[in-house]
Amino acid sequence: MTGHPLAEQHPTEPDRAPAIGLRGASIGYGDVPVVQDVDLSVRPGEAVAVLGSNGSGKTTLARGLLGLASVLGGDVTVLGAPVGRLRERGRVGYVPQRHTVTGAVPATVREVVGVGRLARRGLLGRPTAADRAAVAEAIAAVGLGDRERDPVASLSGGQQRRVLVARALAAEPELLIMDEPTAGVDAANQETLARVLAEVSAAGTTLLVVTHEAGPLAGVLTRAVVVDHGRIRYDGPLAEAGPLAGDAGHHHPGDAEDRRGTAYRQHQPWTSSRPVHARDGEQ
Ligand SMILES: Nc1ncnc2c1ncn2[C@@H]1O[C@H](COP(=O)(O)OP(=O)(O)OP(=O)(O)O)[C@@H](O)[C@H]1O
Repeated sequence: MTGHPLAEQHPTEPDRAPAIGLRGASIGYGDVPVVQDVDLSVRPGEAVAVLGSNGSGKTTLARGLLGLASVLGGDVTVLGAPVGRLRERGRVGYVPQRHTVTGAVPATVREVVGVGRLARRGLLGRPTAADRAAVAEAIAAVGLGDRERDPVASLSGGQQRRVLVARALAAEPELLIMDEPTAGVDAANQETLARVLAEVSAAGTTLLVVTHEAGPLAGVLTRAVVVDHGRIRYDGPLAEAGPLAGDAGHHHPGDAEDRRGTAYRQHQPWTSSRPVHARDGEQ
């Protein structure tokens, strides 16, 4: 392959709105931009890692897509609608960076995950059998089936992260934005999460995952975007993004060929049995 990684590897489909579209976008807090002049188009069904060093702007980028940070310039669309204009909010799921599930009100795992389902079914009406099944399925998927009735506050930090992943999954979103979903999660449960994400990805859900450790999800995430000082420095195959977990922002598109076959090449055993990428004509 020749040319700039930004140029050809992710052609847009003119007849289908991107799941995420940023054009000349600046995102920040107050009137101070953190992310600046970013162009990014993520097609429906893609699975994208957002890499970069601490403070580079990854979380701000993700929060901008959710209306939790301000769009200060340019265009940002999510599932075809400008940020904040999407009517059915349940179509976008979010796992925030820091867990805040242990509030003043004691809530069980099932209740917290049930809140995720509310985003889809709305506040009115009783939960249906399908709602209850979706909640139970999401809890089981993250390996917490035996903790359903336990107060979330009694769970470990890593288990609470998995509760938040389940909360997002319960809404069966079309776009799932996750900020460090594997942080503090042990190796076995990272495998569980990778398997779950492979499944939702195979079902067509678009994934955008901010992470410092793409390794565990390398079989799921195929494309990487590297943020450095609020700008995108690399956009291309994850396998060619280099050993970016911590110092991602220091690499540039020109480095990609040199780094082929390094850190993220290894495909994880749990993904080898199913063709998670083979849809929509993607590799
Ligand atoms: N709520 C906020 N108000 C003002 N500035 C903020 C806020 N949140 C983050 N920032 C600033 O934005 C910059 C980027 O932060 P951000 O959290 O987006 O980085 P990150 O790449 O996700 O970092 P990390 O890898 O440490 O999570 C930092 O300089 C930070 O101080």
